[in-house]
Amino acid sequence: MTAAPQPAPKHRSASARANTYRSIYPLRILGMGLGLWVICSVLIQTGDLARFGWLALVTLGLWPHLAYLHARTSRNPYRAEVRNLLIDSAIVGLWIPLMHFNLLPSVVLAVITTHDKFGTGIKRLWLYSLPGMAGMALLGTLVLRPEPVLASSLSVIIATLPVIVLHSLAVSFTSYRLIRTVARQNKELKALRQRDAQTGLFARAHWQEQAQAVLEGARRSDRPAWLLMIDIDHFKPINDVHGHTVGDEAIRVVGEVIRESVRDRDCAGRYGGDEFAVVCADTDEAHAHAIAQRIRERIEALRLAELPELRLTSSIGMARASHSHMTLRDWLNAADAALYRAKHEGRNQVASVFGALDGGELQRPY
Ligand SMILES: Nc1nc2c(ncn2[C@@H]2O[C@H](COP(=O)(O)OP(=O)(O)OP(=O)(O)O)[C@@H](O)[C@H]2O)c(=O)[nH]1
Repeated sequence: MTAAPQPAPKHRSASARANTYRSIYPLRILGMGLGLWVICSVLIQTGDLARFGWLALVTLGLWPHLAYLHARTSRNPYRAEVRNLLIDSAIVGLWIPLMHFNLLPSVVLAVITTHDKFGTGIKRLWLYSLPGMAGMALLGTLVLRPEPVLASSLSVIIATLPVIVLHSLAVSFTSYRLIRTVARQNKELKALRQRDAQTGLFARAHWQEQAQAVLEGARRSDRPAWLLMIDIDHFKPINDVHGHTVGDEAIRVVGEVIRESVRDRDCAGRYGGDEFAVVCADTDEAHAHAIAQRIRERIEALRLAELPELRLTSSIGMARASHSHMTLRDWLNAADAALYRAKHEGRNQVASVFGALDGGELQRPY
């Protein structure tokens, strides 16, 4: 009985595992203390207090401290604590015949002790604890040959109730905390999955979901929405000449520029490699073009701290959502065609599906 210990999942750090015995120590004192209380009430009922009271004190009162010392002084405290947990079960097993198989406390103590093994999260510990418990119960039975006293007196019932109540509360509290932790971690994981680690922009899958929603909204409402595909010019030579660390840094700062150049309601993502994408819902052509130009100019003005002589430029293709775009892929293809054109026309410029927009006349793509 260790009063619902905290789980010890595999991914816990080595030091946290090594310190398992510290967190179990107070729980074991509480659990064994309550067990001592129950067992003494049974010994009073069966008239064995004078005969076995000392054994109860040693196995339940003293044991938590011995277990703690054993784990603390062990070269492998975690393993020592696992052994301690198995000894907990063996102790309870021994007490079953000593309590003359008194039904209520025997079942409660055996079930709680086994349940606590599940609570540690240690694989199959509950199973490994059973032979020790059963073995000690058998040994006690063979040596002492106790007369079964199955019925519990009122004092035994009263002594057992706090064990049941406190243990249930501890288990509920632990489960509650566990559920809260899992929910929080799921949320963090989801947020992490949504972001590209290198640039902090939305990751491709999440960006695509958002872009899909914008496309559907634009098709429904006939409100203008624009997709901007941004590609760093001649990025491969940057990697080849200056190395991937510089390439990575360039991608990071370009991502930062894009994030700072769009409005809060725009959705900017890293599409892959040196390619980025932005969707602007409810945005007319002039505004979308202004955003694209701002991104292009800021990328051109970028200087890397470790390589200030490096010049970065980008090409940007724009496409307005239209009813002919049945899928996001269609919309992306349109923006890609514009990007291809911007590259073809000499790079470092913004183009729409039908013409270069940079500096010259805006040509409507429809
Ligand atoms: N350092 C670094 N390189 C990357 C990363 N992702 C993709 N790349 C490289 O980026 C390069 C992209 O090259 P391309 O877009 O095909 O061509 P480019 O040299 O940019 O030429 P244009 O696009 O035609 O101007 C490839 O060599 C990729 O290996 C990354 O996260 N870090």
